[in-house]
Amino acid sequence: MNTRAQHGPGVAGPDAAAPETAFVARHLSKTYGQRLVLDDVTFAVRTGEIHALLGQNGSGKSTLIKILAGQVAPDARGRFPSGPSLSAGDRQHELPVSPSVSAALGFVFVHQDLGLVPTATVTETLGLGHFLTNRLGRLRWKEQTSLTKKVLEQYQIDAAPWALTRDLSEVDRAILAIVRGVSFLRRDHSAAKVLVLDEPTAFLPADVVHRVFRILRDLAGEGHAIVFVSHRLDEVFEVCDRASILRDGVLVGTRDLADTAKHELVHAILGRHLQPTRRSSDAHANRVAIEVSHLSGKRAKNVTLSAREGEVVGLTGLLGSGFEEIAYLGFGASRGTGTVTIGDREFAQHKLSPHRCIELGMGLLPADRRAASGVPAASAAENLTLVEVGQAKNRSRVRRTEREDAAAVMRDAGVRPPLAGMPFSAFSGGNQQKILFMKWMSMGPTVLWLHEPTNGVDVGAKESIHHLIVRAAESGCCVLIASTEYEDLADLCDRVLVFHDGRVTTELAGENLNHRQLLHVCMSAE
Ligand SMILES: Nc1ncnc2c1ncn2[C@@H]1O[C@H](COP(=O)(O)OP(=O)(O)OP(=O)(O)O)[C@@H](O)[C@H]1O
Repeated sequence: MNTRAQHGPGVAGPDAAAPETAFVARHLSKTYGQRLVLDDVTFAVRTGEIHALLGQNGSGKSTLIKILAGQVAPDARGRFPSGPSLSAGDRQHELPVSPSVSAALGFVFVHQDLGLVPTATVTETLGLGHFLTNRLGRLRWKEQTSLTKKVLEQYQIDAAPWALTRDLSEVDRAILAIVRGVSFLRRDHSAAKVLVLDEPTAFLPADVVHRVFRILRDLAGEGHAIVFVSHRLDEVFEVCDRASILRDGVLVGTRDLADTAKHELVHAILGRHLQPTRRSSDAHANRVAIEVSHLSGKRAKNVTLSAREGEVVGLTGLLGSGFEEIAYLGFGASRGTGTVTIGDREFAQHKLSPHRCIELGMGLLPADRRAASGVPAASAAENLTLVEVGQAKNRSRVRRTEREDAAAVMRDAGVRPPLAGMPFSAFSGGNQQKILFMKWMSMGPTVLWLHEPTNGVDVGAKESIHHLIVRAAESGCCVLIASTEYEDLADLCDRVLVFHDGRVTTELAGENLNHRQLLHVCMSAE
C-alpha cells in the first residue's frame, strides 16, 4: 500500500511535484454559522486513478467539492498556521480560487443537481464553450449538430440534438451531464485533467451505471484523475482504486480499496459497524393483504400478483421494464386497467385514487421524495401528520398530536436532529426519508408501497430505513418495494419478482434470492 495517501487530517499530503499527483488540496476548513463542517482536510488524488470520496449525508463531501470548484470559500485559517491551498501539476494557488482558475487548474465538475440549463438544447449543452465556428466567427450549426449526433450515438443517449434538456428522461439528463464533463477532458488541447462526479449514479439503473463505469475507466487509463462521490459501496469497490473518507468534516483516512473489506469501509464512514437487517419471516401463513389482477399501464402488461400481511415483496428489473409502475397503479396515482383487491374489496384500477387508497389502509413512498412526497417548506411535524390531516375531521386534534408526538416519533425513527419544528427541506435526504416513512406508519397501514426507498441516502440512514421496513413487516404491514438495489432487496425481501418487458418473468425466494442472482436474472432478461 502506498503510504503517501495514508495521511490523516492536518498532515501534509504528497509533494505536489510528484509526477503521479493530479492535485492536492491542503488545510480545507469551513464554518457555517457556529458549525465547523470541514476541519482541516487535506485531500490528494493521483493521475490515472478513480478516487472515491465517501461519508455520511452531511459529512462535508459537497462542501469540499464546491471549494475545489471555486463556489465556496474555505475559512482563511483552520487550526494550522498555513492557509488553504490547491496544487495541481506544477501550479499552486492559495484558496479560495475563482471558478475560472479552478477550470484553468484542470477541474471539471458534474454536480449533484447536474447543472443543466432546462431550456438549452442537447447540442447547446454539449457544445457550450467550444462551438465550431467559421473564420468570421459564425457558428457552424450543421456540423455542430452532426457532431452532437455522433456523441449521442457513441454514448447511447436516446435524444435528438435539438431536444431541450428538460424534455429528456431523468436517466438521459444524468448521462448527458456526465458526457458533457467527459467531453471537456477529451477535447483537443484541453487543460482539463480532473473529473469530479458528485453522486452521478444516484438515478441510474444498473446497465447504465456499467456504461458510465466503462467511460470512467477509459478516462483513467488515458491518465486523467477522477473523483467519484457515492453512497453505493458496491459501485465504489467496482470502479474505484482508492477512497478517502470524511466523518463529521474530518478526513479519517484514505484507503487502497484492493486491501480494504467493505465492513472496514463502512466502519470508517460510520465510526461503528452496521447492525444486520436480514430477517426470516413466516408470512406465507398470513392473510392476503393485496392482490392485483391483470394490471396494465404505460409499461406494465397484465401483471397479476398478491402479497400477504407481514410479507416484504420486491419488484425489480431493468429500468423501464414496468416494475416501477406497479406501485403507482396499485395506489391509484396513475391510470391503467385491471383490478386491485384489498382485504375482500375489489376495485377497478381506474376507480382508485390515492385518497381512496389511504382510506383503505395503503401508503406510497415515491422515489422523488422532494417533488412528489415531502412538503419542503413545511416543518417535520407537519410532514409527519400530513396523512392524518387529510383524513381528519378535527384539525385542532391533529395540531395537538403534531406538537406532542412528532419529536418522540422522530427520536424513535433515528431522525437527526429530532427537531419537530425544523423545515423538512433542512434535513438530509436520509432523514427526510425516515420522516416520510413514519408519516405512513402513523396511520397503521396494511399495505405500504415503496419506490427506491434508499436512493441517495448514506449507509447509516439506509440501515435505519431497513430497520423501519423490517419493523413495519413485523407489525403485520405488507411492504412492496420497487427498486433496482439488488443487494437490499435480497437482504430485506421474502421474495422478489423480476419484470421484463412489462411482465413478471421470474420469482426468486429462499436460497435463490441473493443479489448476484438478481443481477444475473435482470441483465439476462435484457
Ligand atoms: N450554505 C450552507 N449553509 C449552512 N450550512 C450548510 C450549507 N451548505 C452545507 N451546509 C451544512 O454543511 C454540512 C455538510 O454539507 P455537505 O453538503 O457538504 O454534506 P455532504 O457530505 O455532501 O452530504 P450529502 O451526502 O447529503 O450530499 C451539512 O450539515 C450541511 O447542512
